[in-house]
Amino acid sequence: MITFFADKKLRFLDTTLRDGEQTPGVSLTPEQKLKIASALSDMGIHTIEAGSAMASEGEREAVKLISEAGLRSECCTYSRAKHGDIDIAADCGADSIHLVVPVSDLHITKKLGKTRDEVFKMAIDAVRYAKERGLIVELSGEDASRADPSFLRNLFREGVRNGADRLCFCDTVGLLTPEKTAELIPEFCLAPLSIHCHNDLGLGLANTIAALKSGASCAHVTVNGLGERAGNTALEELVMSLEKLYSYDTGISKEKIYPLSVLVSKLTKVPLATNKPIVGEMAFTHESGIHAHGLLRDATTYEPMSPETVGRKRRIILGKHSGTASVKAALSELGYEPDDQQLKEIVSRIKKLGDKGIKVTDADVMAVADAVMMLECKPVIDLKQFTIVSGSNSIPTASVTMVINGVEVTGASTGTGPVDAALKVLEQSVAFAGDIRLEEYHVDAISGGADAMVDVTVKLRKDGRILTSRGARTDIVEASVEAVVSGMNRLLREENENRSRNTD
Ligand SMILES: CC(=O)SCCNC(=O)CCNC(=O)[C@H](O)C(C)(C)COP(=O)(O)OP(=O)(O)OC[C@H]1O[C@@H](n2cnc3c(N)ncnc32)[C@H](O)[C@@H]1OP(=O)(O)O
Ligand SMILES: CC(=O)C(=O)O
Repeated sequence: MITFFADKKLRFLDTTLRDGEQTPGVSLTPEQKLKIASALSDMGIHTIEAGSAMASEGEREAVKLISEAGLRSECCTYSRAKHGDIDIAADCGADSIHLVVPVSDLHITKKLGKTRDEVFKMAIDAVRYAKERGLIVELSGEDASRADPSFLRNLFREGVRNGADRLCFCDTVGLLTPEKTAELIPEFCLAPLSIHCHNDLGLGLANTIAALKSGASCAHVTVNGLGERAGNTALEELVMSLEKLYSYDTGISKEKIYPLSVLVSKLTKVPLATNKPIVGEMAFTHESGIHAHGLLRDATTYEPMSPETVGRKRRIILGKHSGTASVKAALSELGYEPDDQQLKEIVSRIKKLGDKGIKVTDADVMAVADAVMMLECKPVIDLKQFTIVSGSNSIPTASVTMVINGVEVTGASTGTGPVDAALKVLEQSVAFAGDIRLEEYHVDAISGGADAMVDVTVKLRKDGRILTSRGARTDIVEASVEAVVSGMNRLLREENENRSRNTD
């Protein structure tokens, strides 16, 4: 096992709230930033770059809130080499500034319209002023990977001489390779050095690790790899790579990784690619029969780490690639114990569904099992009617009448849109029979055009039980209602069966 970092104390600066928020379209309120900062601090992140205090009133409020929240992490803000920015940072109560200075000739001449000399003086003056204002200073070279190394080295040397506490090497547009990083980094370790990588060519993580191996002691990261353009090095990928591949104890609470990822995705409204390492929906989900068969005997056959390490759970889903072992395990979890003949038939029918291009949900598997095992499946919910009112001058409202376990219920609810209103009224109306919550909602248009067939998949939770189900209609509200009612029927049916078992 390689242990490059065993004798080194690595630090993490999380810039989800600054570079991550620079992801086009992302904007967080001060309260949302505080929520994320608290989670970052709880998990053991050393420094939180909370925002760009000079950018707006809201940013200043966020930096203030975070710096006054009594978090364990250091609170940092981005700052240009300007007294005004530094004053704002200090007045907001930040502990430190990420003092960014463009250092490539391209940025110096084209962007700033200045000379190297002018930028040099500006940077040193800013370091001195920030130290006068009592700030910890991380002097950062923007576009360092395209800068003249001797200019950057001189700037860093003079910066440290004038009080800079730390330095940072920015690969601003993701042009480094691991080899070039290893060659460049050692000469810039004139003080504790951070590495700030972008992922434009998918090398952010590899370059960050190469820099840490070559003398850098702090990595700039973001949750879910958010950041300008293709993003920054992902916190979760770096932590797990260091722990798993380099046997380095990061001190980060790894089990908090997934809840934090979900929180950030929800608040930033940036969905995760399903195949995103560590935190993507599919990172610990398996369908292939051969994989599931192996996993059921020993999970390490097809998982590089256990999902629980990062706060997740393994999922085995069924489809045309499933084999007998995984179908049997899934059925057992759903409460079915088919004999060998029935199991063979269920496997065959599930494969047929997959062949038709259908994403097989738990409700589908249960329907197949009911049919094959000739189990009586009386629906618990009989939906009599639902009505939606929506338009430019009305609050979206849904009303519903249904019979649940023989009891007729009528209810109404408003929502942010017609689908939201419909799903809310369903949740409320079944509440007396069971507390069923919508965990996830996903919609796909199966065909193109305004008359497209839409496919809605939902994940419902009742107590600790999670179940997926689907609806497919040309009307999105109908498809949503169908998906939810189908899942609720299954969950309530299980409840009824449990109840009758207990009274037998
Ligand atoms: C690689 C990175 O991620 S860099 C960080 C990017 N982050 C941001 O841009 C934060 C959000 N930005 C903002 O809110 C605004 O751009 C502000 C408040 C910072 C500045 O707004 P404005 O004064 O309207 O300037 P504008 O955005 O048009 O241009 C940027 C100015 O900063 C200057 N500048 C850029 N970088 C630096 C720097 N590191 N140090 C000093 N000055 C700088 C530019 O020369 C330009 O100045 P000029 O207007 O005198 O020519
Ligand atoms: C400072 C910064 O975010 C960059 O150079 O990428």
